[in-house]
Amino acid sequence: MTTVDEHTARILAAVAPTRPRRVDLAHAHGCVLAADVRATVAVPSFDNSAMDGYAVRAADVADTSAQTPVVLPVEADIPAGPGIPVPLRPGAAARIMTGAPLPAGADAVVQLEWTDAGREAVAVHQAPRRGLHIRRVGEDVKPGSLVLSAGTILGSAQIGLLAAVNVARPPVCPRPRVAVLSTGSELVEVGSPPRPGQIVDSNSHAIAAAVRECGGLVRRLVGVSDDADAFTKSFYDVLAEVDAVVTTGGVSVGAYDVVKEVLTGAGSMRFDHVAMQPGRPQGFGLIEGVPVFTLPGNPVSALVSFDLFVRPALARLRGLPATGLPTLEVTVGTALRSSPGRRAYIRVRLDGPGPDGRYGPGGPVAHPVAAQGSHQLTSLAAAQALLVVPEEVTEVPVGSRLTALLLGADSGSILSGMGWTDADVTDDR
Ligand SMILES: Nc1nc2c(c(=O)[nH]1)N[C@H]1C(S)=C(S)[C@@H](COP(=O)(O)OP(=O)(O)OC[C@H]3O[C@@H](n4cnc5c(N)ncnc54)[C@H](O)[C@@H]3O)O[C@H]1N2
Ligand code: MOO
Ligand SMILES: [Mg+2]
Repeated sequence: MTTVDEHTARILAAVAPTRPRRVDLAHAHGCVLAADVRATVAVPSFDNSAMDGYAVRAADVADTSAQTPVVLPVEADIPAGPGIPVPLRPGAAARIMTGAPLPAGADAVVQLEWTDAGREAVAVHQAPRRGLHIRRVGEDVKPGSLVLSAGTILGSAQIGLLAAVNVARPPVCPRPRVAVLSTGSELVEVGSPPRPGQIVDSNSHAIAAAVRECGGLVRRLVGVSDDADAFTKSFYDVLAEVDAVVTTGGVSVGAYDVVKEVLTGAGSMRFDHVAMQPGRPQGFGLIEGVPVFTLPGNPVSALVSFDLFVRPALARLRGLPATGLPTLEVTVGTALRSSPGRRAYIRVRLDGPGPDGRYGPGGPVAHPVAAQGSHQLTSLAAAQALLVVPEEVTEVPVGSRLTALLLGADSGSILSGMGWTDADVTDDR
């Protein structure tokens, strides 16, 4: 049997980031920046007001007070918008709005609340220091400065910053397009009543969701039967359009295990038994240069295999370090057994921190959840982590310290996008 680490290494040796290209900013969300971006402009690009109020020379109103306000003639009205305001004469004020260009000669802005809001002449009740409420050229971004580094995930703030520095087509590793293909003549689409012998296809939905958690764009193929011709057609039709394929089912030793039957010998595909529980039968290879992951059909086996093998590969495809689920050290709170020779991934809940908000010295305490069969999704849905029991360990006493893989940690970063549009994939470097 192949070890988990050998199978992982074989996958990561074969997978490379998607080819960098420039995409419209509207399609860059969730992509990883493929090169450093330096500013060619200053932000702000001109001195402007941070308040609605009056542009003045601070010296002209230095001695003002609420009791004896200095009154200045208002000689201009400067809204935000194009144009260069006329210079401010000494002893005068200009009405100015937030974001409007500061007139030459002005060195402070008096906010409206410090004045009588006059239109012809303005009484200033409080003296501004020089520079008050002025946003200077380049105080956010200086021309030539590094705006964002290669490897940054483009979230909302980064997208906004790129727009602010007028980068319309940033260089990115595009989000990988991933075909999710579940096979099985017994499957019906969710929402349809299954007839006797049929079951609802849960894998394609679960795997599609997992791909999205990893920043991938999904094309979900439904209802691929265990028929070699039907599978071959569905598979090769979609292969040309994607950066990776994930299938579930049909990889064991059964008579109708069509995935293994059709893909054996294709590209660098190899079907292995991996020394793990759940998820023993696995396949991986490049076909026409596209990474193809064939995961086992049992729903828990499919998702656990995804987390171990597909997740780091998608991170790499996306231009990020090839990391999988985050790990943490836990203390085992309930004794358990494991079969020798296979690395076990046991679905556990983690005792929360104590009333003081802190964990004890052993960190979180792990307890297996009920129903650990590889067909039993309830336990995976209830689990917070996968406790990793090494291959050689058969008895795990209470108090053992083991590594666990944290589940659901990135669900806060789920990106939108069920599929992709032509605009997402136009290659026009
Ligand atoms: N004689 C042996 N039988 C099996 C072995 C073995 O070594 N010798 N391995 C078992 C293990 S372990 C696993 S895991 C499964 C792997 O099976 P396949 O990848 O071939 O998957 P299927 O046979 O198509 O289905 C297995 C199981 O999962 C259900 N399934 C499949 N697809 C879906 C889906 N999209 N949504 C929900 N459930 C799905 C399917 O109905 C079966 O119950 O093989 C064991 N057998
Ligand atoms: O390895 Mo299977 O994935 O035990 O159920
Ligand atoms: Mg089978």
